[in-house]
Amino acid sequence: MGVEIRVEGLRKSFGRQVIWEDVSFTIPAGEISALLGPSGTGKSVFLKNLVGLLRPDRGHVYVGGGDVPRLRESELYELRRQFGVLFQDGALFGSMNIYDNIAFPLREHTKKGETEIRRIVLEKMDMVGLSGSEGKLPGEISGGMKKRAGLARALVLDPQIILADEPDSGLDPVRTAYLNQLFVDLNTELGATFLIVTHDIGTARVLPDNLGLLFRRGLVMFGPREMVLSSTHPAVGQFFNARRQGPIGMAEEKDLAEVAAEPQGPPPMPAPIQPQLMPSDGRLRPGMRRPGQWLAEHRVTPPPGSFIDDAGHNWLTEWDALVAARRGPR
Ligand SMILES: Nc1ncnc2c1ncn2[C@@H]1O[C@H](COP(=O)(O)OP(=O)(O)OP(=O)(O)O)[C@@H](O)[C@H]1O
Repeated sequence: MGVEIRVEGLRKSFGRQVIWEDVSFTIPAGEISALLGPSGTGKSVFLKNLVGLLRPDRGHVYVGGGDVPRLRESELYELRRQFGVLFQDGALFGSMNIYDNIAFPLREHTKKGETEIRRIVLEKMDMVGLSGSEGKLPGEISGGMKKRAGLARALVLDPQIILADEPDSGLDPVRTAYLNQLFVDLNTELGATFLIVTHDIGTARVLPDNLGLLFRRGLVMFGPREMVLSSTHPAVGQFFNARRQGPIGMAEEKDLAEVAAEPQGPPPMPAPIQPQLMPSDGRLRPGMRRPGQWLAEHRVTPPPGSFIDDAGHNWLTEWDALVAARRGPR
């Protein structure tokens, strides 16, 4: 049921450019987590450190008992089989059709025969809604289909951890909504640990169980989405509510004069917390918490208007009935 990733004291620099000084947090097994941050804060670099494509200056990345920066090449090769990675552009081979692209890791990393490979590839293509596109070349399909082909390829080795680097970049809002639903359904189906890097606040607010923000050469906050979305921390509140007022500037950090020139006063109220996306087949995800649970446990009042869905249902007060209705009549 997914694998936990524990990061301790991670520092990374390129020459004199320090990306982060000291990042420590745990990505819970089987849950969906999202990592955000202004451009250049090292989100892609972080993903590469998790799979050992880049090594930190110091610190640890514990995955399933091993410490990634300290693994030998042969051990890294084995470890990477636990990961399914969806790169920004799908990273498909342009000269191979979609079927061969998706079959590639199976042919490369396993001794499975073509009949078994065919079964797996068609199953994963069906999962991501690409059935029938086997013979198309990457250049003949849309950006959204490329992402889904990349996702199918990331799934063929039955990974315990799925990393996705801006899977929604360049997608229209409707395709983004479909992709988010697909992540929720895949997490329900596979129980894998998901870490998604995104710039899309809409995605961040409804998809994950946990949210993290990178800023100022470090991880400002990581935790359950209700904690992060109700936070009045200046950078967190600014980022997740997409405001200009706050410490994040056009170039990563505002200088003191810019901050001083801004209207002072109490931080604005966070926007209402929307209900979290649910699996489309009526199930509940194992990693999903009851709406309002974190807020109640920590005696935090939700922002006004929170947990009301498009149909006007209040997920705090009607949760049990909503869950029963999703399961359908017995
Ligand atoms: N291999 C490398 N060598 C030198 N510098 C690098 C390398 N990889 C990344 N960087 C630098 O590290 C910084 C962080 O890059 P990264 O791509 O992780 O940012 P990001 O947060 O993912 O940004 P964006 O949101 O714009 O995609 C950037 O300044 C980038 O130029």
